[in-house]
Amino acid sequence: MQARLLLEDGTLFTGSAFGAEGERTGEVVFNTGITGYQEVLSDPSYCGQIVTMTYPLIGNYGITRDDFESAAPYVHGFVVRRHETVPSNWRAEYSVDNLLKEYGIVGISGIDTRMLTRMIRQHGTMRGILTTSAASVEELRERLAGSPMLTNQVATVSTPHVYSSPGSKERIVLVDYGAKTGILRELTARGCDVVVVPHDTTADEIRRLNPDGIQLSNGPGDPKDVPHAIDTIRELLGEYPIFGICLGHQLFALACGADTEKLKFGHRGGNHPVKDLRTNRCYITSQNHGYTVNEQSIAGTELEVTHINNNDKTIEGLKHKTYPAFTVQYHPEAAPGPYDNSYLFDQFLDMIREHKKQHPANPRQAELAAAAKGER
Ligand SMILES: NC(=O)CC[C@H](N)C(=O)O
Repeated sequence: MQARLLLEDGTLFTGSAFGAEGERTGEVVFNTGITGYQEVLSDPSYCGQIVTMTYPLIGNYGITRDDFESAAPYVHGFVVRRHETVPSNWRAEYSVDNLLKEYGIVGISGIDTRMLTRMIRQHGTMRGILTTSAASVEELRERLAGSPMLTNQVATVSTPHVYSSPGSKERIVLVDYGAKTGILRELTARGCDVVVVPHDTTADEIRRLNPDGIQLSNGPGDPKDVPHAIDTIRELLGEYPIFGICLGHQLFALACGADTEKLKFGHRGGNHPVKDLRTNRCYITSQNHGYTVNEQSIAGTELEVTHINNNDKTIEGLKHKTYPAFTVQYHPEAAPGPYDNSYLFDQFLDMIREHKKQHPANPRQAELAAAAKGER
């Protein structure tokens, strides 16, 4: 069966359909990872996007549910040069074709993904429509024009309920804006008592969970679509140690008075070089983002830039000058990508322990406890 991908600028790619039959629009983005297609497909931050993989052979090691980064994939389409229907891997449970069918995701293969990637790099990301229908190009163009870019994806992918992953060490409230399970894995591996809460949990609800630290997760879309999260972070800043990842980093920056903007074509892949400005050391990082914190907007805030991207010099890490809080634009939990940056979770826990030493009783917590006693 034929599948077609029509871009906003009128470019039409015709290839073979795989996965589900159907039609979907989305922002067309590319990921440069050689491996990691399962984690890309199941990373909630791709919600609303049609993802093309620049590596030409996808699916050769199949699909293993244990490698998922969330319960289900949220991509709006999958574009590859070639996909493998007979995976070779003892862990493989089924093929990428089966996975896309199961979740109703349209795939297209056999197109020139290098050409598509070069176009996105030159024009910036574009919206596209991916279809297996026989509709005319004119009809497709109209349907694409009539479907604006998706907004407010965080509400779709965030957990609707609070849940916990018990541990004997620090209590971490993980605010789920579309969290990858890798973040939970890194925290639980360190013995943390993790409580995962929905994106719209209020500051008071978080206080009632009595956290030692707050982890802000990754998530899809424009950080400015989540104003309630920005307000909550502003309220909690200084009260609890905070570590933010990707969307969490952007929301934190906005909460501190900085601004964010859209990148031309984003950073998506497993080998983005990031420099720690304090040590001049370069780290290879896993990334997936289309927005960035605007550099000029840092002036006048209480933020310090700690990391930059060595390719385009954009901001990759921030630290609050007064309060115990730091954030990174990249993914220390990796998955897919190198684990080189997992030490940041240790730094988070060190920061929590240091904060506890200095503030054995959080003044705000003491106040709340006194109020609760008075109520009884
Ligand atoms: N992985 C993320 O958290 C991405 C953050 C944000 N949605 C962006 O694209 O920049």
